[in-house]
Amino acid sequence: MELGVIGLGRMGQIVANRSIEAGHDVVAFDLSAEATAEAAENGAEPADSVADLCERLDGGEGDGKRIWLMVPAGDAVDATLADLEPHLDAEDVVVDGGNSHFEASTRRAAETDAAYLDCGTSGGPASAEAGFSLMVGGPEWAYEAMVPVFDAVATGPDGHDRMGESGSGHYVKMVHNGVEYALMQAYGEGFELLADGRYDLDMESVARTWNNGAVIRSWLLELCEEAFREEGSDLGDVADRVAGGSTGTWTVQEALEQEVPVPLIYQALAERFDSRNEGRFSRRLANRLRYGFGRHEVARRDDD
Ligand SMILES: NC(=O)C1=CN([C@@H]2O[C@H](COP(=O)(O)OP(=O)(O)OC[C@H]3O[C@@H](n4cnc5c(N)ncnc54)[C@H](O)[C@@H]3O)[C@@H](O)[C@H]2O)C=CC1
Ligand SMILES: O=C(CO)[C@H](O)[C@H](O)COP(=O)(O)O
Repeated sequence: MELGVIGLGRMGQIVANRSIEAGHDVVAFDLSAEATAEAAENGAEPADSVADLCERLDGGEGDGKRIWLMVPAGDAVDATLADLEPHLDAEDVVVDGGNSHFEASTRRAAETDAAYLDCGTSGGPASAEAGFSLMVGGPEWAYEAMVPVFDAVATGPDGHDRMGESGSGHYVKMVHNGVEYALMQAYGEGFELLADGRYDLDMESVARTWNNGAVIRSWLLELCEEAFREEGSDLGDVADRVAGGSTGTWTVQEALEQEVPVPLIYQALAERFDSRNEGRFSRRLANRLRYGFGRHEVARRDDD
């Protein structure tokens, strides 16, 4: 199959490479000429604009164009679609493999002339060798048309499926990320207790032992083991600030709207936000209020 890949960063290069390795012909474009050149070195046909990419995709007889977007979620997706739109018609398929909000995906699906697949992609750059897990939403015929590429980009035929109508792929990926936050928080709390607790423990050894047969073994726990091996049992100079947060926020917003309790996911998100705050106002006020009602001593900033 001929596939256009737009957005050739950490994830898009993998989409292009795995497709090429499976025998597909890839035409590649990124705003960064270096990223496009990297894809070309790996066997893709470089394009110098979205219009050029569309011209190079002949689509075969009646097949239509097949295009995979792997640009940052948000404005970049809309900007790319605006450039694509004059070149798209009803037999074309556009896949958005990024972390777009599911409502943005349903809007885009309604606005474009092409069939639009929202594709939640899990595994990250670490899955370049093994392939991704792909959660796809959108028209069934378009999903079926893309199966040869999904087989290549995912771990294999079991690594992708159509979740349902438009939006459902990114909806499932959004919830996946909420679960990811909660799991990270649970492992973090367990290791924190072990690190601050009664025994002098080697965290890499704990993680390795858990990863071999324990109920709580997982890929995230393997990444914990790797982190302790590479950074040390006390995580060395790794800072206690955690970035990201948009997909977890969307999960919590949706849970509130659906009135589904997700206290663990919310707590993990709140901890992440808290990690970016030094000298939290609420804690300072609580400190001062204890003086107000109980004449308890107020700890001052330079007491530390
Ligand atoms: N990195 C990760 O672990 C994962 C990322 N994702 C999602 O995949 C998408 C891509 O992520 P990454 O590859 O990590 O980002 P990245 O920042 O490594 O790459 C994005 C690429 O898109 C290019 N780009 C931006 N705007 C463009 C435009 N208008 N036209 C053409 N190219 C454009 C940039 O030059 C860059 O090369 C995002 O939506 C991200 O949330 C999903 C799962 C995992
Ligand atoms: O989708 C992913 C993993 O599944 C991406 O790594 C995403 O960036 C993670 O979310 P956040 O940036 O909020 O930590």
